[in-house]
Amino acid sequence: MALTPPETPETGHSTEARATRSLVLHPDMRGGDRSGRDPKLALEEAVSLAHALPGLEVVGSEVVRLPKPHPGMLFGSGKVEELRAQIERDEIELVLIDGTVTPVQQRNLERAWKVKLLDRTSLILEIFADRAATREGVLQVELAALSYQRTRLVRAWTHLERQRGGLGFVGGPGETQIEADRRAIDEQIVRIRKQLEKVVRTRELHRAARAKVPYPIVAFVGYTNAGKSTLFNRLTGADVMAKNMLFATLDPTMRAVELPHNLNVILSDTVGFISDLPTQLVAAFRATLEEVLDADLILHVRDISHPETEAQAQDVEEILEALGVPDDVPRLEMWNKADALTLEARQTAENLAARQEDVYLGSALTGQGLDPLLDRIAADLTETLREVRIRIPFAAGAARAWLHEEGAVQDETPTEEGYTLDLRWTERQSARFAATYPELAPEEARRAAAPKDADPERDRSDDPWEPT
Ligand SMILES: Nc1nc2c(ncn2[C@@H]2O[C@H](COP(=O)(O)OP(=O)(O)OP(=O)(O)O)[C@@H](O)[C@H]2O)c(=O)[nH]1
Ligand SMILES: [Mg+2]
Repeated sequence: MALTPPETPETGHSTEARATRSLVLHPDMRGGDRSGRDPKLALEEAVSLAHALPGLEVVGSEVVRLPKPHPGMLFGSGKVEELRAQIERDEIELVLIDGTVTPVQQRNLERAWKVKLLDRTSLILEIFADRAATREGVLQVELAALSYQRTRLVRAWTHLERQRGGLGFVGGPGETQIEADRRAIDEQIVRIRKQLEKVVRTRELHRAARAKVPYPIVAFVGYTNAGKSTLFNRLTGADVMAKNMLFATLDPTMRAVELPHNLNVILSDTVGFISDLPTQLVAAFRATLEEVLDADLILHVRDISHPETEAQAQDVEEILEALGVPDDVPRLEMWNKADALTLEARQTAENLAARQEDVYLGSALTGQGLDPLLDRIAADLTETLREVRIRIPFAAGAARAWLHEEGAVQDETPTEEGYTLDLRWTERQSARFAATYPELAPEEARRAAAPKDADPERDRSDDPWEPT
């Protein structure tokens, strides 16, 4: 996929090629989108993003004060010239701007500086394109990139219109070209959507097969680099790439583990979040984050040693909301990287965590503090297990097999007409059973599967098991 291909042949992602010399700029707009955040830390994050892309060498980075962006060049002419000299001197080929750059600004700056330029969204898209390992991931990133390109075409078009001063050159050459480009993008989008649908259908079949695994799902969410994969690996003995690199994980990974009280659960490691996540990507990754949407418990992993851990947590909450994660799913917070705190800061964090019922302080790296967290997860999930006895006839072999596959059967006694089953299952399992085998479900499961409040539409759409 060609997102924004480097123009010079020696750049690119090949490891043999010389690293692309890059400059990272963070425009500091007071009262802008990311107000309240320290611009130096924002620059640091932008540099980490640059490092997350293979084949880049960051040779310079700078916070540029920008009280008011200039429409043509983003920066004022003095700054543009100053940077031009620096770019020439340091032989910089790629400039990464940690903010939004309009297509016009991009074109002008690329000309003035004789470089390739990426804004924050394009950079994140590039990283995601580089990481995407599954067919679905690749298609989703492609879709996100196309939607982004499309919005940029629209903006360029608006600009041209304005330039023409409303002289009414409707259907002029520029517009026709852009219209054609837009149509081409639309066609591509439709094609990719179709391919994606096919892939998603296949995955849903796999998911259905996996749903046989009876265990409740615990999804890890959190800001990128918070330590989700490290925690995942420690708890599962898996070997998911855990690196000091933004967006190390892209495709969600699931593993079954046994928690205290012999409770088996599935842990799900997911893609990390970041502030100003391009909306196209939020939409695109909704599907891969289905594990999160379906989870029985969400564990929010936070890097408590990060100076902006609060702002990061806020971003994560906002993205979860944008993804449509139901807020009745139990949530716990793990304040990770406690080992990286100074003794004093650790004591403060310990006190804070102790005062909040749903917060656990610990370290995925050292394992410290994990036992109470695991106990709590097990307790929360066990609490939601219900016990019930049902009778099913011999003829309902499929239903009986389903219950066994779900691990819901505690005890089974043959009777004259079939079986008496003692079940221990989650509310979701029970609701799903009631949806599939309404005639066999116990009264309470049928009630639970039925709308809980006056608005039947709402409840059905909230139920992840309800076929749509
Ligand atoms: N000191 C310390 N470092 C940790 C801890 N947990 C994780 N790290 C480090 O933090 C970095 C990021 O860890 P990952 O587990 O890859 O983070 P992630 O949340 O999976 O990141 P993404 O996949 O990018 O979203 C790695 O360098 C880890 O070694 C911890 O408890 N203490
Ligand atoms: Mg990870």
